[in-house]
Amino acid sequence: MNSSTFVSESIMQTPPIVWTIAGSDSGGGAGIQADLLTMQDLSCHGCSVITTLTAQNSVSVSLVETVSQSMLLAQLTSLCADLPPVAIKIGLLASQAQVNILADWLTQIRSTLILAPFVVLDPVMVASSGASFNPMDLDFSPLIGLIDLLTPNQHELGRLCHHCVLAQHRNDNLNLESSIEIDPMSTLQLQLINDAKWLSNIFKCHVLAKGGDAHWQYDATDIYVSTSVPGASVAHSNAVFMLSSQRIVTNNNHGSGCTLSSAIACFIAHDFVIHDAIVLAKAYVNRGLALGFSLGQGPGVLARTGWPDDLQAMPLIKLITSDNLAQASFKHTAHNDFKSLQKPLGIYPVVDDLNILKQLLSAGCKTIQYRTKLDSDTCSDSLQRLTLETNIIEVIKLGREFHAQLFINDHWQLALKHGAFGVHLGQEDLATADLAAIAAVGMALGLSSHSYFEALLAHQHSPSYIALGHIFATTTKQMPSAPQGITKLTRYVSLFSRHYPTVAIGGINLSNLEVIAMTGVGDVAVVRAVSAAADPAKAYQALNHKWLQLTRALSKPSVSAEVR
Ligand SMILES: Cc1ncc(COP(=O)(O)OP(=O)(O)O)c(N)n1
Ligand SMILES: Cc1ncsc1CCOP(=O)(O)O
Ligand SMILES: [Mg+2]
Repeated sequence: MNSSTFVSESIMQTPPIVWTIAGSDSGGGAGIQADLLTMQDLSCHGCSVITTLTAQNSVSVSLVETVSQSMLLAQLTSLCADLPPVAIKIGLLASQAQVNILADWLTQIRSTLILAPFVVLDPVMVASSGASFNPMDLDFSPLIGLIDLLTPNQHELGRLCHHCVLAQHRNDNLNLESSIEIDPMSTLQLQLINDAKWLSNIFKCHVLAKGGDAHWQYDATDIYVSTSVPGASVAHSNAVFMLSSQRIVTNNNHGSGCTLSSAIACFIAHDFVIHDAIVLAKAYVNRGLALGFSLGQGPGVLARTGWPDDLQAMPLIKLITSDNLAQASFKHTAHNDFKSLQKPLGIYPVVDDLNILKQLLSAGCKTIQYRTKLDSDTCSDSLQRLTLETNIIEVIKLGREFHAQLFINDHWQLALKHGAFGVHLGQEDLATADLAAIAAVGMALGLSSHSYFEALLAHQHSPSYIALGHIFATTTKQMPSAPQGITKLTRYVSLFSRHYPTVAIGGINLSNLEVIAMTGVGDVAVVRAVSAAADPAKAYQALNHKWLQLTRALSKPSVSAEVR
């Protein structure tokens, strides 16, 4: 089995079922039709519940006919009995009766299905041509507590927050400190942030407020308000982000909102955390817009470009905090040049014991990390603090003696002070570490990630390598995220390995090294597989030998391919 066979086999499992509950667009660019195309393109099985028939082409909508209440309910009941969804995208709801039926039905299935589906509501209100699809006073409040994510555009957000029935409950003002000078664009941006937070609070769900129709923005910037996100770093739960992409100026944008919400449902159905689903869906829409095409005389449609695999299509992510709220326009992260790796990391042991570290260097190991949880900040014991610094001085010296790439985990100040080859930091450290100082002295930087979202945040700092984990279950560290597994690792590698050295970590040992190698990941970090072995040096050498064999075999074309 070569690596491409393995990749396609691991990714081509039975497709997860995703539903769209939406209106039919006879022109094929938006609604049910866009959703089903998206689901097919993203390896999901799409089922449809049609709420409305529209007679439309690329120029205008000539007739809108709502399906009967019994037909709506019959579609829901029939599908649920046989094809239960992992995720549901809800688009056009044309009447109050439809909102109410759906709310009752969602309440009921939440108590009957073993796994409640993830529900995305794209509150479609007007067609891109300007035609209104549903009554101005539509009340979405029956859906409160039944939705996981809302994806209004600027127009819909304004209507939900300021004009519709929900807005009657609103009595807050834009809470701006009068002493802060804010330019008019930032005021609009702050209004979006405030509205998105309000809506998230009312619906008790995540809100992605889209900026595609906010033409006053230079870039297209969405506001993403997340509630609690199991499986994500605590720094990224209950947080507000700006997700910014270069504005793609095109008339071929019909159905972009439908495509985004159904793509989010698909990535959720493939078991990605919501942060990942959102950035992947944005990349999917960006690629679709960039390659969109025109068929009729009006706006054209998005291209279908498959699983996003292009870093340039990914949005830039900025965490909004009370400190940077006033500069709400998007500022790029300052660019630092970190030292490049001098040699591949290969099998990269992570150790906390000086003796083991020395044994491994003597056994030929050329890249190693010193990871100790002796904590210089919180430890009141000055002896421990002294031990930590003495150890760091010692391991840096050993690294130099053996011409090895010696990384210090966490303790970047001591690594800087004593001139380590590099530091390895986690996502939580990114807010506090002085990355400019690390780059300025010519040190390398390795960053951890546990999702697409975190790997993209790492990428925004252009590190020397990106670690991807944890791949398999581990007892070495308590992880907030779930094991990523081989399929996700393969996806991450495909996106990042053209740009960075990639390192897999977590539960890796001699017995699973082959499946790791088949993902195409460049390097492998191990803790227990070396440190817990009876003879760490021998364990390292066995892993290294097998890794070299595997990577050589996988990078060479097979004999039969050469003959052909
Ligand atoms: C190579 C490598 N990858 C990941 C980690 C984990 O770093 P972090 O997320 O900061 O967690 P701690 O190791 O500090 O517990 C690593 N150390 N090395
Ligand atoms: C520190 C860390 N970060 C992600 S997984 C991990 C521990 C990996 O340890 P092991 O190789 O023993 O599973
Ligand atoms: Mg750390």
